[in-house]
Amino acid sequence: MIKVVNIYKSFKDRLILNNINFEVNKGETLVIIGGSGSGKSTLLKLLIGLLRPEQGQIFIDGKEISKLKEEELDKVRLNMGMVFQYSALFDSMSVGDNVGFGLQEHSKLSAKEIKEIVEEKLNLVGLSGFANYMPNELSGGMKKRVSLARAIAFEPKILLYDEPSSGLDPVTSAKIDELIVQMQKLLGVTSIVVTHDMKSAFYIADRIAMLYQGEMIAIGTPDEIRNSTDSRVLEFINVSQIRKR
Ligand SMILES: Nc1ncnc2c1ncn2[C@@H]1O[C@H](COP(=O)(O)OP(=O)(O)OP(=O)(O)O)[C@@H](O)[C@H]1O
Repeated sequence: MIKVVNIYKSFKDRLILNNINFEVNKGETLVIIGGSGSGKSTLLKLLIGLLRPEQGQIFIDGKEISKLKEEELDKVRLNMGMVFQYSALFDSMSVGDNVGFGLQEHSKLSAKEIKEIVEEKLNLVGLSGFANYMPNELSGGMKKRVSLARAIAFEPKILLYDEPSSGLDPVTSAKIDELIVQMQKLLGVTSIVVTHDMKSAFYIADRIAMLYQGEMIAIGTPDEIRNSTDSRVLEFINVSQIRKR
């Protein structure tokens, strides 16, 4: 479903992603972990075509996207939903309009049909009846859920999540994890989740990949990652899970 081959990306002269290779199978959830500045968000932006690699190829559902024109890329993006780190809702629009925004822009559906889809998606994320609320009336966790409802409005085959639990308390964060798992089960989506939160990573991942200074130094099932012999991986997962004074 997603295949990344020999990707290199630099900003100015600084190499940020160094020969990245991996595949994500249909219906699989791959979690990408790694320290600040290791290149996780850059990788997500490459996958959605917001950035272009200097070298390498990115296949989405068999189509190589790294050199596509914007119009063609837009078509590929219709199959992809993105949940942004800070939810990225339009503050001046109601929850319903935020969720229906893409449908309004890119589909020929009537207002009534869009309203029905919006209600259905809000229901899926546990926010039934919130369509007329404004974003500033919602908590951080609710905003994340609206962002997820918006991402699934088009019934994408692929969902990308950038730090879905950042800024949330542990209980709300666990609820978002549960939703990510539900999306996979109910919608059969293929997902890539970038997170710092190891508890969340072990819970939602089919496989975990670790970026370290722009290189993918490990990829495997949660058990394989737990049993890694690479000190950089072990340090990251231990430090992320338990910090003692
Ligand atoms: N548009 C840009 N121009 C120049 N440098 C950039 C740009 N975007 C990212 N970088 C640099 O690339 C490196 C990787 O950034 P990236 O945001 O991918 O890291 P990250 O792993 O997502 O970090 P974090 O966990 O802190 O969000 C950083 O050193 C950052 O400063």
